[in-house]
Amino acid sequence: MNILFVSSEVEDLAKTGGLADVAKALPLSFKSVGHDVRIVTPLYQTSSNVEHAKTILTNVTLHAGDSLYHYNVKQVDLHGVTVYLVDYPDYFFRKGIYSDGYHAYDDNGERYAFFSMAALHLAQLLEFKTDIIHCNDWHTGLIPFYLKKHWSNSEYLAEAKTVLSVHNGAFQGVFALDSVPFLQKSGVNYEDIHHGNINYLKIGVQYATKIVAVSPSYAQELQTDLGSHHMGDLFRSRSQDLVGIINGCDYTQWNPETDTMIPTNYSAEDMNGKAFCKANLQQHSHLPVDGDIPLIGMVCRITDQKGFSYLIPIIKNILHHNVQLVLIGTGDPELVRQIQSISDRHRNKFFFMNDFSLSFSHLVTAGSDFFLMPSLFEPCGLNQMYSLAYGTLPIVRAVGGLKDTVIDLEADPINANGFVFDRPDSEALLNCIRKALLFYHEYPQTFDIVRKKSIQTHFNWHDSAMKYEALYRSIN
Ligand SMILES: Nc1ncnc2c1ncn2[C@@H]1O[C@H](COP(=O)(O)OP(=O)(O)O[C@H]2O[C@H](CO)[C@@H](O)[C@H](O)[C@H]2O)[C@@H](O)[C@H]1O
Repeated sequence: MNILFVSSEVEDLAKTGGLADVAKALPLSFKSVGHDVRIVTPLYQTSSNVEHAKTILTNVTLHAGDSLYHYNVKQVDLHGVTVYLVDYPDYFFRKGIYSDGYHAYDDNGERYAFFSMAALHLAQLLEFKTDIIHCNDWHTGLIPFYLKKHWSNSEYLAEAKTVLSVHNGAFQGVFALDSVPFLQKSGVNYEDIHHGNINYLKIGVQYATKIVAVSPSYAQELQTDLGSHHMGDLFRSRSQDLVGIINGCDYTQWNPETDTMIPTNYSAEDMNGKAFCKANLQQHSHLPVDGDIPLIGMVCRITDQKGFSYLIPIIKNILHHNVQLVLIGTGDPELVRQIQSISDRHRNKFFFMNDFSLSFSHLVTAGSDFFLMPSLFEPCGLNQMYSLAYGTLPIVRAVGGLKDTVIDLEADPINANGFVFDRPDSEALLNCIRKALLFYHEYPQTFDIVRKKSIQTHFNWHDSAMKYEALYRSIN
């Protein structure tokens, strides 16, 4: 099949979170089973690995309402998959991808409406006869709508079907219609405008041929009032076309046997290297180097989604125990300030790195004993899969993809690979962490068995790609 995979971020080129991981791994899996898949993504000022990008379209003109856009298209190769980079500096040559670090850019509505149009436009210009357009999150939510309104007679796009993956339904892209002038002229239906605003994700869910939630549990949650980010009616109305497909783990990047970013390699058969990684992590984190102290790691965007509202109040209680905590993340400045201040007061137990570092994220994943992910909601979650691959037992809340991938020790001792709590509150979280610490101290042999087993838990991208493929075939 000919698949156009459109994403605002792609691992190795530009990344703020898990969307990028998926936008690389899934197309590569499609390619490996013989599909012609092309990725479309913006060329940002901060994009990596684009020095040798080849310009394939120069100064092409896109008419959008009364506006005229002149843009270029560049091309790079990502492990055998062609990536088209939409080059429009006015929108994408900025310090950040979506924000200046504090505030979302005012013209995000315009930026991604243009990007979505350009993705369709360039498929037409490049004569790519498309079977499937795979959209991802709100940034590309307008594509199914544009396709229907403006490209239904196109030789190359008329037969295309759209699939929208919802990686994070909390981000919906809500913009005042009058802030996106060309959108006013593109035939938006009256019923899609709410108090003068247009919601890109809603439009996507409404018009896409199929909708994919990135885990089966998230697909169910999206149809409840509590878990739907206020879009329950819409998701319920599309329940026949909504499926849950769990993400995979990219074991070419996340494998303790081959990882070149950690100080030494190890495997389920020989775990010695893990202790060395722990010592190295303690050193890098300016913590006492002591193999007996349980070490809890965390790698995430610092946002409410990740459970900080009930984690921050009990960090002090966690640190009353003989434990070390290492957290790397960037995000909400107020949460960052609170976390930094706790870390400053507990320097010998809690290291906080307010940065985005791939290599340190690998070291935390390998060197920790436990990986904390107490998310308020978690569409799929990738870091719990990464930590399982490194024998680092996840402590998670039973929500979304976390529920689908982590099995609690108390609930199912035979198949357990981590620790799970239910209620999104400080007490439940603290109890769960205490259980994990107790287990570490009291049952070291069982702890070793469980972590060896966790390394053998696999979530292959190939399996997920096959589910997507079956979905594609069902609509083609
Ligand atoms: N400071 C830092 N330094 C280095 N790396 C960092 C980092 N902060 C985060 N990362 C990396 O970013 C990715 C985060 O992925 P997640 O899936 O866990 O969350 P995210 O909420 O961004 O993704 C959303 O989309 C994905 C993909 O579908 C869903 O799994 C998820 O539930 C949903 O919220 C991981 O690769 C992680 O290692």
